[in-house]
Amino acid sequence: MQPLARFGRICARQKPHASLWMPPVQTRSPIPPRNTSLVASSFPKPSFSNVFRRYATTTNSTSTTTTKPIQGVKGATKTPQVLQAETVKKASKPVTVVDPLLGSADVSKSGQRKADWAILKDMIHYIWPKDNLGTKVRVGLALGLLIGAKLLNVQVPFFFKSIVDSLNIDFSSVGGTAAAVAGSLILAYGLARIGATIFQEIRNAVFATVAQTAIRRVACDVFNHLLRLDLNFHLTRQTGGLTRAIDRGTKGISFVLTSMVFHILPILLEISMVCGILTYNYGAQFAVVTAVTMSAYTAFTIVTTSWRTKFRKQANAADNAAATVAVDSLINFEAVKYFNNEKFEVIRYDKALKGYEAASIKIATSLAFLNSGQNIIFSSALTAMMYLAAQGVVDGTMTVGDLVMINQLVFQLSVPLNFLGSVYRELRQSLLDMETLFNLQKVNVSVKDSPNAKPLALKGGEIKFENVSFGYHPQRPILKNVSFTIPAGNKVAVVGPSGCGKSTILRLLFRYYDVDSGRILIDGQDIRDVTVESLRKAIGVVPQDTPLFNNTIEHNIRYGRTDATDEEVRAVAKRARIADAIAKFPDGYQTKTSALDTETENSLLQNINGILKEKRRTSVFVAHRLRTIFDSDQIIVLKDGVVAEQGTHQQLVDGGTVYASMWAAQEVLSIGTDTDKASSASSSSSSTEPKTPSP
Ligand SMILES: Nc1ncnc2c1ncn2[C@@H]1O[C@H](COP(=O)(O)OP(=O)(O)OP(=O)(O)O)[C@@H](O)[C@H]1O
Ligand SMILES: N[C@@H](CCC(=O)N[C@@H](CS)C(=O)NCC(=O)O)C(=O)O
Repeated sequence: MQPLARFGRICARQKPHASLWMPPVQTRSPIPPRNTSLVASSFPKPSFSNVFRRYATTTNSTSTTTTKPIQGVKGATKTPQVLQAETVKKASKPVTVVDPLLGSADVSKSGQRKADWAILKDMIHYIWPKDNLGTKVRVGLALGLLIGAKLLNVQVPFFFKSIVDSLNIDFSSVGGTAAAVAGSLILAYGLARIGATIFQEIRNAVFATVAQTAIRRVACDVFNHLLRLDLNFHLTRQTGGLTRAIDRGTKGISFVLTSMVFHILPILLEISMVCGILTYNYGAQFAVVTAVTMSAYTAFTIVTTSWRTKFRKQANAADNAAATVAVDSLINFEAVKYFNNEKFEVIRYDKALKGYEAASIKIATSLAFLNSGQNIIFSSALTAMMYLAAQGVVDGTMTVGDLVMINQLVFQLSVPLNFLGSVYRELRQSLLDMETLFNLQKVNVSVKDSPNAKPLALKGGEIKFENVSFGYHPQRPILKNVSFTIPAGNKVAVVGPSGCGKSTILRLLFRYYDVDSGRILIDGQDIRDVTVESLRKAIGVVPQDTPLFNNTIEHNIRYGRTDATDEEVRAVAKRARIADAIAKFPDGYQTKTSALDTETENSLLQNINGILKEKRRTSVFVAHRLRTIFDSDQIIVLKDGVVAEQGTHQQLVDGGTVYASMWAAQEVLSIGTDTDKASSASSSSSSTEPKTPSP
């Protein structure tokens, strides 16, 4: 039996992390710091984390990309996260969570234990799903194979005993060959070992599907939930933190499932079998020694491992500190040189390494303590049992074979038990990681369909704000009793000083938030009484900063209506007059979208504006550059949370004060600048319309 090969699954999670600045002093396997990418656990990394990485890339691309939407992308006005807000179909249980990424608010020992059990209970839904017979069959089969493997495993010492006993004769007087005396027993011994291994491997293969399906389901459930969460949740959270939480959580699931099925359950089963066999064959005293030893061994391991864990944390912290110093001085390499500070930097680096060294030595010495203690407990018990068995042989109640069998039965337990501490430590960490993951699922969605919500019945697309008051925080109202009506098919612009609430109006219209008081009506229907899906389907958005997916042009065009056919996608591109530009790219529609240049973007925006007009869609423009919207049917001027002025451009310039002064200021600024180019990129509009594949 090769312990490390067999328990490689456990050790795999503890391999040293691939830090560039891995300090030279290493223990056998320092645990990776929780804030860097973890090593692969027993199962391949779920694709989910890749999805999330893409999400992170998308976030970045917004600030750097120069391209603008090809189609009225449903979703955001400013942030890419807005794209995620979708129909809210079901509500989750209301749970008080301080910060899902920080885990449960109750950090007491009993609270943590409760949380751990709750997670294990949650896991049962995934490995024993009500609606999935296939998974249940697999789990049943894996358990059957587990029992089979252990039954065969405990046969091995029996055969060993029989071989020893059958050979314990005086061959010189009786004669015969080994094959004749013990041939079949030796064969059975080999077959039992092979059988146990084969059963175990088939079990692993059968269970792999269960574990992977569970990981996929949990990951998808969390992702789905994240997409349904309120905009506020995403605005106040760092994508990186979410990605890491999900990465670790899914690895935690993998570890918990595999360690349960491959380690904890088998060893519990084997200990019970061994105790049963010993009691049945040799009386209770052997079983009592085994049971007491196992309890002492487990208690010692858990206590020592808990105490050792802090050294690992110290090592990780010191490792991070060393990496920070090294990276910092290399990034500022020139400054280090200017000031002749190489020595100073090396001293700083060495200081951080010293911390790592000290912690690593503690890890190594405490490991030696743990291993020695475990061995002393185990070997003492084994010695005691050997003595009892030897006494039995002397008394004539046992054979030499019995002594060998007892030794081997108990000794076989030492292999999995040798990893108990590591399994315990990783299990605790995995449960914490999973708690964070599951807590994400408990964050409440505040905007959801009312019980009898109907689909929005779109007639012409009249938008009405009726005494709307709203604030992101109760102490700071953004809109105060705002009322206005946008007749169907009109082009209306909302203007006003920065931060006055222009984008907020669009967010309320999309129902990313609910109003504090008043109503928003589309064609006479309160938007809280219609399904969120139908509402958002009816609204198209041309965001001011375009979120682009790190994908092909085709993918991005199709994003506005994911079931559009290839022909429709091409027709849209033609209509938006980008088909020719796309045709020039070597990869055509499969080109990564950032290939579009600024000129194409600008012409796109102009085309979109043209189409909005031509189709008589109700459109709301949120504009900074007044030149883009001065031809609107109506201009709403927001200031200090109220509608300060309202009218056409001419009316406002002639009779207004706020708009007139904004206009005058911008006219002065725009002298000598290319206003057309700048303005087209600084407006965002939202229009109500039945969704069509056209831009
Ligand atoms: N999620 C949020 N949580 C808290 N406050 C917010 C949030 N979003 C916006 N605000 C605040 O609400 C006010 C209105 O924001 P909004 O984005 O609607 O303004 P705006 O008129 O569109 O601004 P700008 O012209 O600068 O784009 C601002 O003071 C802003 O800081
Ligand atoms: N016997 C100990 C150690 C087992 C062991 O060797 N574990 C491997 C990882 S699977 C290791 O390298 N551990 C290093 C450590 O615990 O510091 C236990 O029960 O935890």
